[in-house]
Amino acid sequence: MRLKEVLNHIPFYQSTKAIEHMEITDMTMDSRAVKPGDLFICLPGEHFDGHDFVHQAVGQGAVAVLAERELDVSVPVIIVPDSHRAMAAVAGSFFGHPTKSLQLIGITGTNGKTSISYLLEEIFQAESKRTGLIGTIQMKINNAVYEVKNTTPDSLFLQRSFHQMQKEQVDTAIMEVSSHALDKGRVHGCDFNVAVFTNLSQDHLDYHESMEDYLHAKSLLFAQLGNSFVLENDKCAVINLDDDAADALIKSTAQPVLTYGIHSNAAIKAKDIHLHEKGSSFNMVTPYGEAAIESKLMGKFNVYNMLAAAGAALTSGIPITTIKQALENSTGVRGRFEPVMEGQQYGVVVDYAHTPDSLRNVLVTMQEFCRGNVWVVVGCGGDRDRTKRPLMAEVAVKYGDRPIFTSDNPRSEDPEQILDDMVEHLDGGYQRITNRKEAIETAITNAEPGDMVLIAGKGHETYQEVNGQRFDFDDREVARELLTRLKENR
Ligand SMILES: CC(=O)N[C@H]1[C@@H](OP(=O)(O)OP(=O)(O)OC[C@H]2O[C@@H](n3ccc(=O)[nH]c3=O)[C@H](O)[C@@H]2O)O[C@H](CO)[C@@H](O)[C@@H]1O[C@H](C)C(=O)N[C@@H](C)C(=O)N[C@H](CCC(=O)O)C(=O)O
Ligand SMILES: Nc1ncnc2c1ncn2[C@@H]1O[C@H](COP(=O)(O)OP(=O)(O)OP(=O)(O)O)[C@@H](O)[C@H]1O
Ligand SMILES: N[C@H](CCC[C@H](N)C(=O)O)C(=O)O
Ligand SMILES: [Mg+2]
Repeated sequence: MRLKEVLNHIPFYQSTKAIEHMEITDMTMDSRAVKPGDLFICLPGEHFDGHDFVHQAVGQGAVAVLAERELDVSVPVIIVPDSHRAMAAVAGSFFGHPTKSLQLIGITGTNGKTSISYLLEEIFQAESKRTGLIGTIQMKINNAVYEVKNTTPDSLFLQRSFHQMQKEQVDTAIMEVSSHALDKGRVHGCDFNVAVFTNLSQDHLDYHESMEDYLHAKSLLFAQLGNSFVLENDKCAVINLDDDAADALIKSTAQPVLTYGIHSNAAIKAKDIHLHEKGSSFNMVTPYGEAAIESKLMGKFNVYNMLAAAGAALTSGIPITTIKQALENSTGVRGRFEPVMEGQQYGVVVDYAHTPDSLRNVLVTMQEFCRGNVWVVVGCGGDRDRTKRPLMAEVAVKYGDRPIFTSDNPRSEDPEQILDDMVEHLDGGYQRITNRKEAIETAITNAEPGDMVLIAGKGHETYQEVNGQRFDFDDREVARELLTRLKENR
């Protein structure tokens, strides 16, 4: 493709050499991945500065470079003020703006994004749609699975993936949109049709300066929804009206808003909710009709997730009968309230709660049905929001009966320091067992019939990250192996 054409959406740039008839065959931001004919994009990062790798890139055959400053290389350097921002623009042009021809649904909020994205995948597939999904666990194109490094990957990865989806005749792409991604402009150039808001509670205050800053990042998804002065028929914001942030987010978009909720006067409402040990049932009242839902998903938070998914699907033209059928068939996402049962007389549940709010939600749900004590094994991730640590520990002590504090992914931090931060304001009433396997074993071997054990924080993760190294670790496997051993010894 002509380089000039790729730069179409960048109005202001300088080039160190003439680029009139220059062609590029592909583009990358990683010098190690450069192939002959590529455009190399230099990005300043947290650990490295891509500009420092320009010689390697040109050595490997890059024919042009996009950078924030002049560089001493033989090929043309296109200079832009912000190469992250420019990357989204050139990636969109290079791949032909694939999101224009996809029904693109973005989901943002502190908790529930992954859960809702899988519900949506199930709903759209039940309507025989071809789907793409991008989020925390993986990327999927129809039913093929690909690995992702981030919940919301960088703009180049995104545009390339949407292009791939387009080639594979995907109709609907569903993606989680993290606040980091919104702040960093990873979704610039994505033409969303539906933007979903789940909820806002404390997380990521290592990255965002304050909750206001965090909310502002979330609001960017709604500001990016369609045109700001024309109401478009195929655009809609789907917003949880029970959340305090709803008003600010509604104001961020000029497009139609479909609200959902339980307590407020929302357009989509769950009425006559019955939460029970095997799931939940409720009557879903919507502007598109009503449906009685019998779901296998437990807890009030999952009722919210189902309402959000229903809202996004209804506004995308899916009939309420298909939505009902898909919601009722869903068994949830792996690592989200996932039971581990090997015939024992107490419940064991692995869940991805890693914020104070999600931990409280899950513990409240367990307390409602637990006949004995609720054990909770939980830690906090290193190199992440420190201020959520004591809050999570307080929630575990308040809503759990037998809290055990342990390691999550310590990353570059000392696990003992993370635990010190967690228990800072506590006077006791907990056990502290740094080794996660031992912590899980302690809970499971001491649980009595009628108790429930919650292993929180790592959900679907199959590793524990310590000092840049990932060691195999899967909460579900650890629990299952131990339960099997206990069964054999019974
Ligand atoms: C802080 C942050 O967001 N970092 C992201 C960033 O990495 P970075 O800034 O550290 O990049 P870097 O390693 O310094 O490299 C800078 C540039 O030099 C280039 N380079 C580097 C080395 C080399 O030899 N050659 C070379 O060209 C790199 O390709 C890159 O272009 O760019 C990478 C590629 O896009 C991301 O994978 C990485 O996310 C890291 C893994 C991360 O942990 N991010 C978290 C904070 C995050 O974004 N989380 C959100 C929210 C999750 C949630 O929902 O809770 C998410 O969306 O995942
Ligand atoms: N609607 C909700 N409200 C509050 N908590 C929820 C909700 N849905 C799920 N949770 C809790 O949050 C945990 C994470 O859920 P999920 O993975 O769907 O969220 P996420 O927003 O994708 O998180 P991440 O930011 O890590 O990608 C679940 O394991 C559950 O404990
Ligand atoms: N997407 C979240 C996941 C946290 C999961 C938890 N296990 C941890 O490592 O803190 C984050 O990167 O903050
Ligand atoms: Mg997620």
